[in-house]
Parts: sequence; C-alpha cells; structure tokens
Amino acid sequence: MMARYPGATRTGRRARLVHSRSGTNAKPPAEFTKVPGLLCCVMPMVSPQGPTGGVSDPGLQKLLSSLDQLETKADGAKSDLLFLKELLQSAEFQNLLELHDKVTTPRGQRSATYLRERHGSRSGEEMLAGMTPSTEVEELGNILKNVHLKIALRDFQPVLPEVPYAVDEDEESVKIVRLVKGADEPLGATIHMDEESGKIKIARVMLGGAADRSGLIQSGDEVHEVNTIKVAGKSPTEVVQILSNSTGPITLKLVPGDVDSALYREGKIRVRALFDYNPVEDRYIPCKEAGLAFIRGDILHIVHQDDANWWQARKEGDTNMRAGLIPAKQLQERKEMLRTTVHGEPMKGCSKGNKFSPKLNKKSKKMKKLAFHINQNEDQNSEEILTYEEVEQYLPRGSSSRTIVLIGPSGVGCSTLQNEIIATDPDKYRKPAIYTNCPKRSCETDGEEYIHLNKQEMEKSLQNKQYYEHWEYKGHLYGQSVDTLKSIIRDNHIPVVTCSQPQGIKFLRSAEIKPYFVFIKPPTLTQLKATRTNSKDEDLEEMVQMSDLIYINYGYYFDSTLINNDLQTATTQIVDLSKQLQHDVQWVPSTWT
Ligand SMILES: Nc1ncnc2c1ncn2[C@@H]1O[C@H](COP(=O)(O)OP(=O)(O)OP(=O)(O)O)[C@@H](O)[C@H]1O
Repeated sequence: MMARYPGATRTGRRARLVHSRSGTNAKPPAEFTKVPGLLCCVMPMVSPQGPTGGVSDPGLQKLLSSLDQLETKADGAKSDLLFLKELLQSAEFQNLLELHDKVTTPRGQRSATYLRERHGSRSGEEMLAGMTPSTEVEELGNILKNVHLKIALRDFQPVLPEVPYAVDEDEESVKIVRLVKGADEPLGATIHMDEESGKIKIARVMLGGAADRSGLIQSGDEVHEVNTIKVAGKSPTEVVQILSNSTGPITLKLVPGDVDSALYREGKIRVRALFDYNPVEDRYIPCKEAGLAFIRGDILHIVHQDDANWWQARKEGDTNMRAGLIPAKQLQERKEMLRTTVHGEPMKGCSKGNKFSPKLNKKSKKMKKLAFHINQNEDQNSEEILTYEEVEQYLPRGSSSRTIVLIGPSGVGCSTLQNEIIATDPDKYRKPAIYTNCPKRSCETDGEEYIHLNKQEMEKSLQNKQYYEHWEYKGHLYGQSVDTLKSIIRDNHIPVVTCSQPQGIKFLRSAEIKPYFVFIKPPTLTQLKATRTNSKDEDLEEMVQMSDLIYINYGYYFDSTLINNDLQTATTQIVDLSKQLQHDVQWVPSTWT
C-alpha cells in the first residue's frame, strides 16, 4: 500500500500529515472562477468521515478496521498507527488509489457500470450534501447535473482493435507500426533487398510522406511483415505488390535499424533546376512513384541529401509537403555523360558554342561582332553539364537594383528596347559607354557614348579580358566593360544593357552586377512580317529559328521571357518588371548574397 504513495519518504510523510490534519478540520468551500461564456469549478477536497473516514473501497475499509483493533495492542507505536490511519483516509491517498485502479483495470471491464459502481456513492448530490448551502453550492449542483459531465463518465468510441500480433518475448526489439494514409497517397518510403543478408529493408523515408509523419519508420529498418504477411524470401517487387494490394491502414512489423534519426532533419538548401526531369522516363530511379518531376528554372528545396544518388526535394512554394526523389548532382552528371558518350546523343542543357546567330550578315554591325567571336573566342565551358545551381533569397535594399540585360536573336529589337526603356526615365536607367579605338568625332563627348582609347590601349585591354563582349567594325575595335556598369550602379542608376554573345552572360553573372536576364523573343512569323516591313522574309525566318536555338542552349540563364511584338507594350512590360525587382524578394545564386 505504501508503495502507492509516490515520494513517501519519512520526511515527506510527516509534511503531508500536517497538511492533511489542517484539511480535516477546516473544510474549504467550493471555489468558482467566472469566465465570460465559461464556468470553471475547482472542487473542494472531500474530507474523510466516520470510523473509516468515508472510505468506499471495501479492502481499505477492512484494513482500517484492522488498524483500529491493533491500536489497543500496540502501546509504543500508537503515533505510527495514527499516522497510517490518517494517511489511508486522506483524500489524496484515495484519489491515488482510484487512479491506480483505473489504470490497472482492463479497458473492457471499465464500463459505464464499473464507473457507476466506483462513482455511485459520490454522485453530484451526495458530494454536495455535506456542504453548507449557498448560491455557489447550488450552482455547482447544476453543473454536476449537466449532460456533458455525465458523458465524461463513459468510454469513448470507437475502441481501437488490439494490435493483431503476438510478439515473442525473446524477439529482439520489434516495432509494430500502423499507418493510416490517404487513399491515393503512397507509403512515402522505398524498400530494397540488403545484398549481404537478403533481407527487405527500408531504403529511404520520404520527408513529409505518410511513413515520415508516423515518426516511427527509419531508413535501415528491417521489414518482417506487411499486414501480417511475412516478407522473408520475397523480392522487393513482391513486397511492393503486397503494399499496393492493401486497402485501409497498413501495419508493418519492423526490426529497427541503427540509423541516427538526426539524419532526417530537413535540409535548407534551395537550388534552381537547370534541366527538365520526368521520373516516369527515368529508368534509373528506384521507385517512379516516389519521383518529383520538374522543369528547368524551377526552384527546388533539397530536404535530404544523404543518399549519394538520390536527393529528396520539394518544389518551392508547393503546398504538398511530401518530398520526392530527384537525381543527385553527381548522378545526373554521370547519366548525361553516359548518354552522350555511350549513346552518342547530344548533351542536354549544355552550352555548346558562343553564337547567337550562325550566319554572317555583312550589312549588320551586330553580325560583325559575331564574326569576330566565331573566329577568335571559343566558349571555355562548352562541356559543362548543367544540373542544379544553389540559390538564396535576395531582398533589394535602398536604391540597389538588378542590372537589366536584354538578350535575343539579332534584329529582334534589343537595342531599340534598350533606348526606349532609358527614355522612360533617363535619370534612373543608364546605358554603359563603349570602349573603342575609333577616332572621336566632333559631335561626340568622351565618356558619354564612347570612351576613346588608342590601338595599343585597346589591344591591351582585350588581352586583359576587360570586356564582357567585344567586336570589330570597319577595322576598329569595340568593347563593353563591366567597370562602366559598376560605376553606373555606384551612382545609384540602373544599367540597361544588351548581350549578344554567350560568354557575356557568364561574365555578367556576379554579385556586383546582379544581372536580370530578359529573353527577347520574336513574335510569330506572320506578326514579324507585318511589323518589320523593311526586313527580308528569310532574315525574319532565321531570326525565329535562332530564337529557338538560343532558348534551348541558354534558356537556363533567363529570368524572364518577353515577346517583342508591339514595341510600346514590350517597353512597358520591362519597366514594370524592373520596378518589381526593386522591392520583391528574389531567388539569386547563393554566391551573390
Ligand atoms: N516591336 C517592334 N516593332 C517593329 N519594329 C521593331 C520592333 N522592335 C525593333 N524593331 C525594328 O527592328 C530593327 C532591329 O532592331 P534592333 O537593332 O533594336 O535589333 P537588335 O536586337 O538590337 O539587333 P542587332 O543586334 O542586330 O542590332 C530596327 O529597325 C527596329 O526599329
């Protein structure tokens, strides 16, 4: 009996005894606290009454009677007997006894009848019978008659069935996990056969999926049974079949693996996808249903990266919290190399050259630029395999803004749009001056449209790779420098530039310049013919083809795409975009932040 009284050290007992005595003499009244719309009641402690102190438990009554008989015989231990009696009669002890009985009584036997038996002698009316009548006591009586309090004495429904397993006493720690998941929701875990032991194990748990939400399944756990069907000797495909044939809750019998659960803490990395991915078409993925499809430019939240081949990711902003499998960077690179070397297929999402236009139009100044580059500047990173780029959020502060870079096929209207944008607010938007060794004309102010250098200086600056793009026209050299952009930014203006060469893109992609690439796309051929009346049809056709090629090869760099059909509309769209960029949160390469 004493063991039931928690913390019953000798000192503790004395302290409680004193408290109990004062409680016996002074009955505290019922206390009420009124909260608008809610009445809370703090019940008074019911004091022991009569020879057995109002004790209802028959066993306890018997024990107390025995103590009474002992009292006459135990001369020297009367105080101890008194202590014991008061302890057994105390309300705290009886509450504890009642609690103990509730916990130890099998659930099925704890019926309404049982509860009535236990509480019958302490109905609301009887509990109030010994109290001095008052408005508070009357109000308490009404509360005790309340239907909600009566319901609280019943068993709640539905009663869950017992776990349908008899677990052997000597079986090493086994966990029985019952998963309740949505009808079309996958398990959220993949399985594999351990090569050494031949056992079926949980290969990975998809973050946010049904298995993960249970908090009970970990990678490395050994699967023994699925819905009472033993899986020993079965292949992973057969186990998957059992799982997909199961309707309703899934019960798994697992032997825990020794994996540190800390491994499953959600990662924070965000990446921009630089290629399209469809798990249905991927023959390497361990489970197509677990895959996450995405397209180039999507921002992915990498939640788990421990598997060298398969990462778990969610699409940023997606309301579905379940992670999906995507190929890890190294795996994607290996797959691409295999595809191109073994199967001889062209490399996907890979920069292959430096040309925004394959043909030379001798009349065009821009084409002259390209002629220079085709012959002399090969793209150094033409074999880079594009997978993912780590990104972070960037919130513009003060007057800082992104540099607007217009890219498109020759003749689409990048230079025209550049001038139109600047004309909307020349104090805000600026065009960088061009370095050249072309002699200065009388109408020109040095540093405004051109910065004039002599031939040696121009050649030296070219050798020093000072320009993000450069060209030759009528025997003179021209170069567009990053320094001129930086000075525009320092003066709190927004640079608006055109970029006609692929290597220029990489040059510009830096934390200082923070380029925002707008791809200028031509409208349909019919619209082009209607609006560009001075151009030949074959040039317009070539422009459309070139636009598609640029997008295929460099589209992963573009932040926006805009069709230049009506000049005024296109100008307004870019100006609006630029305004948004001055205050909106944006995803930028993590190296910029
Ligand atoms: N929306 C438009 N509607 C009609 N004509 C346009 C439009 N945009 C540009 N143009 C015209 O198309 C021609 C080519 O424009 P622009 O020089 O700006 O092209 P670009 O992209 O800079 O090409 P390049 O690099 O070869 O100079 C110009 O005559 C220009 O007036």
